[in-house]
Amino acid sequence: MSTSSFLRPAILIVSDTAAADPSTDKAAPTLKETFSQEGGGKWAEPIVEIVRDDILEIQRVVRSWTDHEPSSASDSGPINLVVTTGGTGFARRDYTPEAIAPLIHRHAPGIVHGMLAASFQVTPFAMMSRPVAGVRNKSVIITLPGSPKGAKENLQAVLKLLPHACLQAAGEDSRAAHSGGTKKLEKDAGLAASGSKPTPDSSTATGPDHGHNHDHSHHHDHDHDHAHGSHGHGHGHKIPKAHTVPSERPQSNDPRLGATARARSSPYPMLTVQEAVSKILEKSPSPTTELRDLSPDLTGYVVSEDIRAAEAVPAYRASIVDGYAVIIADTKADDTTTNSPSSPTSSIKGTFPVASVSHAQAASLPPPLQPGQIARITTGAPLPANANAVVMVEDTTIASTTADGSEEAAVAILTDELAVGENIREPGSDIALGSMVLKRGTMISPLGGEIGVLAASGTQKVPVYRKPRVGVMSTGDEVCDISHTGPLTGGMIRDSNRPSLLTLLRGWRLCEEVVDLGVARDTPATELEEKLRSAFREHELDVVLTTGGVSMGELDLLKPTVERALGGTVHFGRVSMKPGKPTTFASVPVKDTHTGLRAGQEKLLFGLPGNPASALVTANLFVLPCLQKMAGLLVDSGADHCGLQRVKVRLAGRVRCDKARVEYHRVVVHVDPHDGRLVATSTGFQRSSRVGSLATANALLELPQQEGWIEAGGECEALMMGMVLGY
Ligand SMILES: Nc1nc2c(c(=O)[nH]1)N[C@H]1C(S)=C(S)[C@@H](COP(=O)(O)OP(=O)(O)OC[C@H]3O[C@@H](n4cnc5c(N)ncnc54)[C@H](O)[C@@H]3O)O[C@H]1N2
Ligand code: MOO
Ligand SMILES: [Mg+2]
Repeated sequence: MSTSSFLRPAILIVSDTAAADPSTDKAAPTLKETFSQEGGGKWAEPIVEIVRDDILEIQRVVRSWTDHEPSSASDSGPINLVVTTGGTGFARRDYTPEAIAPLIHRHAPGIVHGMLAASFQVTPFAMMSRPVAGVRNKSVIITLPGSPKGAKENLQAVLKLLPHACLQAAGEDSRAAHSGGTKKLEKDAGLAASGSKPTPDSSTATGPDHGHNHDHSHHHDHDHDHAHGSHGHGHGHKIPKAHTVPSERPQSNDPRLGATARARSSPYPMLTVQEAVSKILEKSPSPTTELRDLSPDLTGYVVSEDIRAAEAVPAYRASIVDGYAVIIADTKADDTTTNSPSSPTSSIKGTFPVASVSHAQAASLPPPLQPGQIARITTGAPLPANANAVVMVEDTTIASTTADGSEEAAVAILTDELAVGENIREPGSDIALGSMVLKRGTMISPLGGEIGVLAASGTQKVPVYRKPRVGVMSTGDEVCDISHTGPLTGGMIRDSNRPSLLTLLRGWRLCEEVVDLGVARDTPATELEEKLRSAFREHELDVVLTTGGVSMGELDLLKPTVERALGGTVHFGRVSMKPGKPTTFASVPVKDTHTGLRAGQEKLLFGLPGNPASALVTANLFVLPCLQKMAGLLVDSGADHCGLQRVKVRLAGRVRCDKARVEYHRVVVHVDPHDGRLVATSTGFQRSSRVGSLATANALLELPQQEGWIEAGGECEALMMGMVLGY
């Protein structure tokens, strides 16, 4: 068998003890031996990793093994089989099934059953094992108990069937399937060619050696005396009497754990701003299209097809001025060859009877003009047939009036400087029938031009990209609505994030609807979950923005709620930027209310930090590119053109940089009246709680991560949030 036809197993040791001291681990060598001696030569050397009993750590490693798409032919691709050992019992920190179950796309109760059945033959303690198994993407995942013996027996129970399971899970494009080894693997696994029935031989797979005293407890210690603190989330609750602090600390963001059991450093890797934007663009769905009635409500929509004029503008020959339609003899056409004595002269000067009146009105066209006559006409009115120029009223005088004196009977034309075609708009001369009016990808701006050209050219139904539906929710027990009357008590604060984000979103005009989702309190902890579910299901939102609850506090519930309660995926949970470090971006599957099945596209969630300046800055940097993509703005222009517009500015005063993070310093950018260049003036104190740093700001200076100051007069890059101010 060539190397490429081996199936790739990975072993995840879940154990606080082994994580602290890998030499204590006995499960990995035992399982490796089982793969190599009893695996029928199907398995490559297993990858081994050790993590603590921590849900997020477990999930992170398993995801890194199962969520990987091969990027090239030489790329070895995803792992075929993940086996975990440990954390499947009843001890307080046994969380492996809880970590794995949400990752499983398709459960495999048969494998679970097989393992338990084998274990029951050995010990009734099998009842205390809580294994899960299934398929994630193209990988099979199995949770084994922590004791090396138990792990080995469980693996043996299913090992012969696993190659077939792994090949099926990997699908047609699996390396192993392509290697031609499929049939052999099936045969070796004791399966009929149809791939469905185990042979009698395979019954031995339930485990060869049951003659020992089986101990299902973990080989690593679980400190059952851990102080878990109070499980309540009530405010101001008393901290229980002091206990000795255990040396080994669990690391989890599980909100059910008390403060002492929570992670003391963020498990989320820190991304750069660019990496975060790339991830957002990758996960934001491409836009779908729809036909919308032309109206001012179309502002902000991006047209999804080239639009051509349905009608010519003008549709008829029209006068450009108020005056008199005349017939100018075309001297070139009326040359000596015609030699007609009645030919009008090229001069128009003279007195002419006013034969008719043409107003700009819809009802009728004026009668044709005869040589020697003129017709009164208003701007935009249709020209009488035969007329070939219009003289402005200013260049005429009244020669005589009608009997009642109300109308001119004859008019004297005072000018000779009138060319054929002068003051006439030919049909289609503004917009030719069928000519391109708006190219695909053009946004219908709030400046009116695009709506105008569509309206004029007879476009009534406009093909556009659908805009996303977006909601804004604040979180936190301290947050009270702006309508609150009376003094603020205790730790209450007014909700400034929601109104400012709603305003920002509406101003962008990239959303079909911007929904105010109110405030989700931290207690009860299920409120956030319920409100988020309802936001996606009942309000049918594509994107939800929350603020608060994304950092390290025990009431920072957003990430655990997304990952645990909603079965979502946190794509990133920290960004190296100031303000906005704990910014979180996630996808959430939306399940059908009746069937409980995932219904189509995943929805997006931005967990913006609670600090008001952080929330607004991160919305500008991260939510904008997402909405631009979803609204179709990037379809033709591409990702390089997303986000705020970048300009170079000169600093009016010196600004301090941050040595640990890129900083987005709020400034007012205006035009210098002396040299016409852009100058940036700081809005002052930049602490992330100070929303005032955004009041009047129209740009974010992007200060590089470095020590010290950039002096006044220095050049910097700024990201424009609003319009540049004039002199
Ligand atoms: N130990 C650590 N603590 C904090 C870290 C850290 O890395 N380690 N990060 C800090 C940073 S940076 C930020 S930013 C904040 C983010 O906090 P959260 O997103 O968890 O937000 P909350 O804790 O809920 O609130 C923070 C702050 O903002 C106020 N707030 C919340 N909602 C609103 C609202 N709707 N309107 C106005 N103000 C609001 C809230 O009262 C707090 O004062 O965490 C740091 N901590
Ligand atoms: O990132 Mo926080 O937003 O620095 O205050
Ligand atoms: Mg917090």
